[in-house]
Amino acid sequence: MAVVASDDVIVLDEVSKVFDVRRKTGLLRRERRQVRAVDGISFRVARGEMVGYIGPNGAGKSTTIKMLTGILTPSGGRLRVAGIDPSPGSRGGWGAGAGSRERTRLARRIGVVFGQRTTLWWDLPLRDSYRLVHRMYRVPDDRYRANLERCVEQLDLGELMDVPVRQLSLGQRMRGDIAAALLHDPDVLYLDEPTIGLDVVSKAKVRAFLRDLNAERGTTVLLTTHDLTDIEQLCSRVMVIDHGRLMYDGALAGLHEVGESERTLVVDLERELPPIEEEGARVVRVEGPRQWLAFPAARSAAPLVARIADRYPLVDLSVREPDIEAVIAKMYAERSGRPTEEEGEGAGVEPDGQRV
Ligand SMILES: Nc1ncnc2c1ncn2[C@@H]1O[C@H](COP(=O)(O)OP(=O)(O)OP(=O)(O)O)[C@@H](O)[C@H]1O
Repeated sequence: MAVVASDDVIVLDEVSKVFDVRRKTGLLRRERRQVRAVDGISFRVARGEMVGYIGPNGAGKSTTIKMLTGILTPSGGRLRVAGIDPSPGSRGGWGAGAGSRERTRLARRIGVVFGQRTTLWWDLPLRDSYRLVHRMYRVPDDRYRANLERCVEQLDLGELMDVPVRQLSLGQRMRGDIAAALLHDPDVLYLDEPTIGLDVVSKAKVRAFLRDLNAERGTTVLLTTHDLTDIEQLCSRVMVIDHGRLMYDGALAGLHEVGESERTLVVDLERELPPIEEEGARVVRVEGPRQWLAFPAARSAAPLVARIADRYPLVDLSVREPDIEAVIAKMYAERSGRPTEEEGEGAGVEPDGQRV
């Protein structure tokens, strides 16, 4: 078994989750099938890290989060959150009697926000929902007051405190949910699509709040999202999951290499000329005197620029960075065998081994 560093607050070793699914195939016939939603995933998240957990629809992200919160029991593997096994039904998990004690202990250490649904009480105003959280978690009064004050101020909830949750807009409700998840000072915060459906201003507000929370309180955050700007702005590390397996674990920038992405050199020549021929680059488009050359994102542009400047009548040039969304879309498509829009334009970088 792998050694667990003392500051690893989330630990997964070969965790899997298999669902038994029954499907109606005829009037009286049903087919039984197994869905391997999470397939032997291992990772560690250190205290204070803010990690993005991304993948296409159905990749296994929510299932992982549900196992980490104790909502679902893994079919195999080992899981620890703040030293606690979140799985009530697993072997080596909570024994009879110890169950509710462990559940309470875990609940005090974690906060969860599911963007797709609220954990607040639909008919109650935010203020009353928060009072219930205060009681349920037995948060000491002074801590509760300080946390509430901070959330109300930073998440702009002041005018919303007496509005029933059902009357809040999606963005307002999301901010309300995030506050509810933090009133008991959890060490770990799971965010499942916290910016889904929010407008640009609300997204910015939520992101700024999470950045401050992580910087000031050292709260460990595991964030799933389909909005890569969330990851770009918040996370120094990203994990990519697909078909229940971890495909990548590292810096967001490193995805460029693994995704075999290319940068583009846009060259303006003095006049229309045949496509430029340079080793390590290929012309992907020509429009009059302008030519576009693709070259591996991992390589420096300087030698290529120098060679072209030496051999061609150059007027101007610029370098375009690869779009991270395109890199990830390509990665997802490669795994599922689907072609991407860019395919055919080719790619040339060797993977650097960061695939997991
Ligand atoms: N309760 C369940 N019963 C049966 N199958 C399930 C259940 N929950 C999830 N699955 C299946 O497990 C796989 C992973 O689902 P999961 O919700 O974890 O994906 P996800 O990465 O969160 O997707 P999305 O981005 O669409 O939310 C999917 O094939 C899904 O249909």
